Amino acid sequence: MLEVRNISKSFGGLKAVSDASLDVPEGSIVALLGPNGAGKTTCFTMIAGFTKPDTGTVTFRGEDITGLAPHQICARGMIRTFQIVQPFAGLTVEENIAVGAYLHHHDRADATALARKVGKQLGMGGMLDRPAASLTIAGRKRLELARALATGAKLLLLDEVMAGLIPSEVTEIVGIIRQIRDEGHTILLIEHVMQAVMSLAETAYVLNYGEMIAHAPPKELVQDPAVIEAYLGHGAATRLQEGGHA
Ligand SMILES: Nc1ncnc2c1ncn2[C@@H]1O[C@H](COP(=O)(O)OP(=O)(O)OP(=O)(O)O)[C@@H](O)[C@H]1O
Repeated sequence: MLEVRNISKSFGGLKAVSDASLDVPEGSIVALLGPNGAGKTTCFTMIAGFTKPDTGTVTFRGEDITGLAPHQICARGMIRTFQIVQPFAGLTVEENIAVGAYLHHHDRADATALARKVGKQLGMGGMLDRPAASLTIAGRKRLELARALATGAKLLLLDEVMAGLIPSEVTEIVGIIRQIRDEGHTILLIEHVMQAVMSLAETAYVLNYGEMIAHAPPKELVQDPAVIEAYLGHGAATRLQEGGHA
């Protein structure tokens, strides 16, 4: 569904992403991992059209979408969520979700009906009339997901939807993401919560200093010396193998 080939992005002298490629098959959940500053969000910004790659191509459902604007990409069925969730605080939860629904439903009643349906699917039925500003972090994360789904997108790029959540909230959102996939969506997610990655993703890609250093099922990746070293530092894999501390 999504083919990313050799994308790169530099900011001044810093090569944030270097020649990175990845594939997301339709119906799958794929994770993009890497230590802080590895270039994960920059990859998302290039894929979703917020930044133009210096090199490389992004192909979505067979169409080259490299360099298109975010709204053009969204209209084709791909949307990203943001790490820092910023709902329209003065609007209700339902009105916030309807903002997404207006992309394909120009009639207010239709957009509102879709917003209510999506809100209920995500367990927000009891809070649709509340102001978005009153939501907890977990509620805001759900709202971000609901707003994205209401656009009718088929591929969701989720940027750290579990950051800042307590373990029981992580379990709930893992269930919701699985449900979204089972309802016919495809998901690429950036996530630091490994428990969630392990239980959700079939494949994960690992970025380090902007370079894609590995891709495999998450259970294999956590034993990959290159991945261990990226997270824990040079020599960590050998020290772990010798039974010492990383
Ligand atoms: N607009 C920008 N201008 C300059 N440097 C940037 C910009 N955006 C990102 N960077 C730099 O590019 C590198 C990659 O950043 P990016 O946010 O993509 O990493 P990340 O893997 O998403 O990190 P985190 O896990 O901390 O969110 C970092 O060194 C960052 O400081």
